[in-house]
This record gives sequence, C-alpha cells and structure tokens, in this order.
Amino acid sequence: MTLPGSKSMTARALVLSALADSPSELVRPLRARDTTLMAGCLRALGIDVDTSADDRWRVTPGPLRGPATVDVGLAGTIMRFAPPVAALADGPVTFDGDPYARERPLRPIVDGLRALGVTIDASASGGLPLTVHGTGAVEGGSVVIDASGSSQFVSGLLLSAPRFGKGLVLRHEGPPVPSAPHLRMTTHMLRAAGAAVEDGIPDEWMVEPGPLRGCTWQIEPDLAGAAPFFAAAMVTGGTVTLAGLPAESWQPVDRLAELLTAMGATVSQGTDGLTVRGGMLRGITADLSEVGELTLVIAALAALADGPSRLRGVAHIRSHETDRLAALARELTKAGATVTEHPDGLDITPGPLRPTVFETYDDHRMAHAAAVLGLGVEGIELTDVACTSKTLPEFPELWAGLVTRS
Ligand SMILES: O=C(O)C1=C[C@@H](OP(=O)(O)O)[C@@H](O)[C@H](O)C1
Ligand SMILES: C=C(OP(=O)(O)O)C(=O)O
Repeated sequence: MTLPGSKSMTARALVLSALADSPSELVRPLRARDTTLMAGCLRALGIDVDTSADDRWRVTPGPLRGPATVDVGLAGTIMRFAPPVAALADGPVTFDGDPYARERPLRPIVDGLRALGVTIDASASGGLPLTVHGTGAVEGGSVVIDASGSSQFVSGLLLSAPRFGKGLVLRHEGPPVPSAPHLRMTTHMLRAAGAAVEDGIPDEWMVEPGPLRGCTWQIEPDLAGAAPFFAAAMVTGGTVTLAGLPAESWQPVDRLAELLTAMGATVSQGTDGLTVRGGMLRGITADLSEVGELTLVIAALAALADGPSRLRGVAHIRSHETDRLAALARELTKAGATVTEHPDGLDITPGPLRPTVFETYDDHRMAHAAAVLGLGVEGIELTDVACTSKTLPEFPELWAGLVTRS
C-alpha cells in the first residue's frame, strides 16, 4: 500500500520553509487536519503557502507579520512549533484551538520564549489561548526547560532558533525527554535546511544563528499512520507492504520493526518497501517512550495476543489528544481484556473478547486501535471514525480497501 506523507515531516518542512530565505517545495506532503491548519497558520503570518496540488506544496517565504489569529485544532505540532515562529513576526498573534487543546501542556514553550525575551499573554496554566507579541525579532540565547512532557517543546524551540539573533542553547532538566526519534528528525531537517546544530551533549542542543535555505522536501510515508495496517497483517495472518520508505528513513523504522517482531511478525525491508507478515501474535514487555504514538495500536494487538503484555515509559501520552492510557484501559476493559493502568503504562491480559462500542475520545489513534481490535473480535463498533482526519483522512477507505483485498 501507499500512504500519504508523515505528519511530523510535513509540519517541520512547512515551518522551516516559512523561515527560509528562498522558496521550498514539499513533495508528497500530508493533507490532513493537522497539516492544513499548519499551512493556514503560516498563511495567517504572511507566508504564501500554495497547497493546491496534492503532491507538491510550494512555500514562498516573506516577512512574518501580525496581527493574526491561529486555530491550532488539536495539533501538538502547531501549538508547540508555531508560537516561536510568531515571536519572529511583527505584531501580535493569538493561538487557540479545540476545547481539549486548552488542556494540553504548553508551559515550557511559553516560559522558554519568555526567557528569550518574548512577551506572551497566556492563561494561568501557561496553555492556550495565548497571544505572542512579536516584535519582528527574537534575541535568543540560553534557556533551560523541562521537556519530559513532550519532545515537541524541544523541537518547537529548535526549529525557529536559527532565526534568533544569538541562536539558541537549549538544555533540558527533568525526567527523560520522550520521542527521541522525533528530536532526531528535527535536527536532521534543520541541518538539511542549512542550520548548524550540535546535539552531542545529552539533553542539550545548540543552534547557531544563520539563514535557512529553501529546500525540496521529500516527505516520507507516515510510519505511525502505517502502524494499524501492519497490525492488520498481524491480526489476520496476512502481509502488508508499505511502499515508498527510503532506506535511510528519518522515522523510527527499526524500533517499529523490533516491536512488531517481538510480537510475532516477520518484518523485512526490500526495494518494494517495508513488509510485515503476520504469524503468532505474542504479548510483549516494552518501553515505548521513544514511540509513544504507537502505544494505541500495540495495545490493541496486546489485547488480541496469546499472553499478557507490559507497556511502559509513556506517562506523557496522558497529555496527547486525550489521556490515552485511561482511554485504552477503559475501552479495552469493555472489550473483555484485563487491563491495569500504571502511571506510565498498561498491563494488558487478553481475555475472552466481546462486542462493545469503542469510544474514540476525538483521538485518531484510538480509532486505529478500535479498527485493529475489530479485525479480531466480531462486533466492535467505533463511535467516531471522522477523528482520523487529524492525520489520515483516507483511513476509512484505506482500511475498507485493505480488508476487501485480503
Ligand atoms: O514532533 C512531532 O512531530 C511529534 C512528536 C511526538 O510528540 P510527544 O513527544 O509529545 O509524544 C509524537 O507523539 C507526535 O505525534 C508528533
Ligand atoms: C500525539 C499526537 O499528535 P500531536 O502532534 O497532536 O501531539 C499523535 O499524532 O499521536
């Protein structure tokens, strides 16, 4: 199968292109709610973002300006990546989003920008809604944040840092930062756009001030979006091949392959793509801190496996689109699994599974999990498949097509 581009790469490519000194193109970007809103955000700041062609978006940078109002939807990438861009604009920029977006943590970005000299009006919690009072320039310098709640706090500050007068020295202090592969994606893409970035010291990043150049960004297919389709192969004993992943991917292909292999799949990468072949479905003990996004599909697989699973290292996903650990515990229990919730994970023991209505809590990956579960249990109904439009609007059609072909 082919899938649209990575949400994470599309978001970064849009931001870096907006900050560059010449036009850029995004080849095979993701057109979904998160990335459409990101394009809208950059347009509101004065950037020309042409998304009229599906397979090639063109970004022509220009002066960043307010006043502007930005709808972040429920996108972590927008609420964490765009305020630093707004700080470079001349004029106030107000950010708000879906009701639940106001619950998602943002303080390290707000405090980090304030420490760099930016004036921000934020709610008492330091979250949305907020107004960044850009003056056309950010001095930059050194800042310490606690990014244990989301790697996006680091990525957000780094992406705009080449445009800060003194660049940025960013240090993290606190429990470990999750999602290391997303941090590597950020530094890879900054370097690809010509930025000088040092990340040799653990929990410290240094970005030199300097221009970013326009690029042709080849957006890889979205690996997290592929996870439910790979899981489908594992539940049905079938085979799914994802076409179009480069040999040297900027997404955590190895970690995904390791996890699916541990659960009984055979994973191989060839010229035709990344292939997952289902076999036995085994329970696993795994630290998912690097790939928190995959927890939901892995939890659905765990509920269908031949033994118990212990998933850990993902306290931070309680602040994703919903409290994902609580949501999974509730819904998988309804379906008949025995689930124990821990502060940073879940123990899942498969039981005799039964029909249930699986709530999605506006969370696209809860819908993916329900779809996977529904391949193994008759009568799983999901309340809202439309929430998949956040990152993969084609999900219902692709899923139905896959099932029909098999
Ligand atoms: O930078 C990114 O593009 C992302 C980083 C991760 O965030 P967290 O570190 O908050 O999990 C990931 O879960 C999210 O879907 C996308
Ligand atoms: C956590 C996710 O999204 P966001 O970028 O909104 O944090 C996700 O897509 O699983």
